[in-house]
Amino acid sequence: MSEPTGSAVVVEGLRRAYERKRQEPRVALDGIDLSVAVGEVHGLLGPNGAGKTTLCKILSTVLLPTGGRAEIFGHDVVSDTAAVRRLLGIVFGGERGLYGRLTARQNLRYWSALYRQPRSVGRQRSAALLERVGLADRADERVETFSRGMKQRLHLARGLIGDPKLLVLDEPTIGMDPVAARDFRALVGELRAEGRTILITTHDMAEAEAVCDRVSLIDEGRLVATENPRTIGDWLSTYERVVAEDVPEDVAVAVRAVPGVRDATRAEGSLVVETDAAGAAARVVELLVKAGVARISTGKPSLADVYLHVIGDRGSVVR
Ligand SMILES: Nc1ncnc2c1ncn2[C@@H]1O[C@H](COP(=O)(O)OP(=O)(O)OP(=O)(O)O)[C@@H](O)[C@H]1O
Repeated sequence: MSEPTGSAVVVEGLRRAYERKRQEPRVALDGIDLSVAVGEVHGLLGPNGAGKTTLCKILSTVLLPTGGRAEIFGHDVVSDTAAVRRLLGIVFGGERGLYGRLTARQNLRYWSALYRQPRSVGRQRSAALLERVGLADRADERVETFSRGMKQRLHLARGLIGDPKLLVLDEPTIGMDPVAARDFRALVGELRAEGRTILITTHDMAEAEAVCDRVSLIDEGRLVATENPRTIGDWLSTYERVVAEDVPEDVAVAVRAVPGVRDATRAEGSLVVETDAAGAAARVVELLVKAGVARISTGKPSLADVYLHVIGDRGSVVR
């Protein structure tokens, strides 16, 4: 493949609303701007319903946007779908798109034929890909007998059959056991080394840290920010939240003075304490217990909470 230059994916002001009966349309994407460099592994991270799958579907030309534009290697996903499809492979999580009654090898040859590859190429690519995803010894068994993890690996092989320059992976490790997930991450590294660009959605921060060059956090249809995944990982490991009930004001004042407490506010009768240094949450809990506060819970703030805090620190208001 040629040397990486320019952008593989450019998205500008992308919107998608789903019409609903007797209700306002649901806005799944609310003006997304995103650029993915050629050769980059880019993560889309966000809670359920954030809009990640909708974005992947639009980029893969299986869903139309209701506003804005998106290009894959300079080809518009709406007006130039044939060119986009030649350049792109899609792997959606779950069981969709595989033929259970066919064997793994037959599935791949079928997809190769859809890409109009000569039969000899289809045979050779199918065999090589089955080897690559660790399914060579089960290649001639029906897919309906496969575990979820095996189906996921076959999905990945299917996504690679057309030799795509951009691979869109939507929750690719769902259903995989930890060993398969680790092998999968190694495979993403190989695909990257081949110069392919990869867009991968995940809920899993560890996965994002392991494979992604950059991560975009999406929340409620908006892109909150794009960062190096290690930066986000560091935030997640230092941020904690303590929620306590019936805290007298003098104790709240003492809590605010504990090193590592970034914020302690009252919300619906509770004191919500956010910490951003290792050990700070434990010091807060100790202080509360000594002061006789009985109802205390601790937990991690959501990824989106962490992100918004950090962006707030930088002074750039997101919404
Ligand atoms: N066909 C549809 N009709 C109506 N609403 C939809 C449709 N598909 C998705 N949505 C809504 O659009 C929003 C974004 O969904 P999307 O599947 O893109 O999110 P996601 O980030 O991929 O979530 P998940 O991680 O759960 O897959 C959600 O509120 C969802 O309910």
